[in-house]
Amino acid sequence: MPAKPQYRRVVLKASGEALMGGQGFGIDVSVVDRIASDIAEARALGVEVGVVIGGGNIFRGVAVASKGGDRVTGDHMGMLATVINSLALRTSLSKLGVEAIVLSAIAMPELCESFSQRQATAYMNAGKVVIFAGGTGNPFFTTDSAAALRAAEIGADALFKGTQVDGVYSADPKKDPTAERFERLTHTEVIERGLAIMDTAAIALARENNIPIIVYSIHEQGGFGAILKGEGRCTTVADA
Ligand SMILES: Nc1ncnc2c1ncn2[C@@H]1O[C@H](COP(=O)(O)OP(=O)(O)OP(=O)(O)O)[C@@H](O)[C@H]1O
Ligand SMILES: O=c1ccn([C@@H]2O[C@H](COP(=O)(O)O)[C@@H](O)[C@H]2O)c(=O)[nH]1
Repeated sequence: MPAKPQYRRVVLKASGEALMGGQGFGIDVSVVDRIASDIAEARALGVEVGVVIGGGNIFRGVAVASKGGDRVTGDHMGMLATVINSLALRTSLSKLGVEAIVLSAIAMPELCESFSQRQATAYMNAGKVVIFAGGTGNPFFTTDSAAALRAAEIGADALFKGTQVDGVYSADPKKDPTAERFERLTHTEVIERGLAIMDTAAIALARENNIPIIVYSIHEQGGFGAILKGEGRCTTVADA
């Protein structure tokens, strides 16, 4: 008999940067298809899944600001990038027969529905995957914060951060090969130690709403499902 999942409803924050695969920019459809198959596996386990995708494979607002441009416009461009990624994920999920709805924080009715907490909850109750596009809809935020916000709004039991590394380390493992991986930390420890796995606003919002954050590698096929079954490799950020 398959293991019972540990969570009923989760939000997955999927790395935007991961979507470019080996291309260096944009969307590698085979990567999106693989992430979609992990989400399909979670649905098959009976877990309700909301998804927030980053935009780092296409655009980040700081790129404009660092060249002297207008940060707010840059952030608008970054949020549009998350809509592009969300539409790509919806396409990959539908190829697998998984019904997914894109709800955008920025109205663009020709492309997708606009976000409302009530509509999102109704779709999730009906077993559809809800993809939250357009971040929070506000500049100066990130999709990590959007993921924590949506997780709180829809009453998620956990926030999964599927990223480029397999957990939270004592320092950025891409820069410091001596960094050590943690199995478990509290939200407060992540903030106080300055562990830059997620922005502080996102962690604080998750802490305030008692939402555990599970950090794992999005590159690990089946990793999402394995963790849902209590088996995979990750760092759990939760109050003791
Ligand atoms: N203490 C730490 N532990 C783990 N990773 C860390 C730590 N500090 C920095 N990092 C880095 O943070 C990165 C994750 O950051 P970020 O959220 O910007 O990327 P992402 O998940 O690819 O999201 P996106 O592309 O959607 O913005 C990891 O790939 C890792 O290199
Ligand atoms: O609420 C939000 C979310 C995102 N942005 C902008 O989009 C890019 C891409 O998001 P990442 O989290 O970096 O993947 C981000 O750099 C911001 O420019 C935003 O303004 N508000």
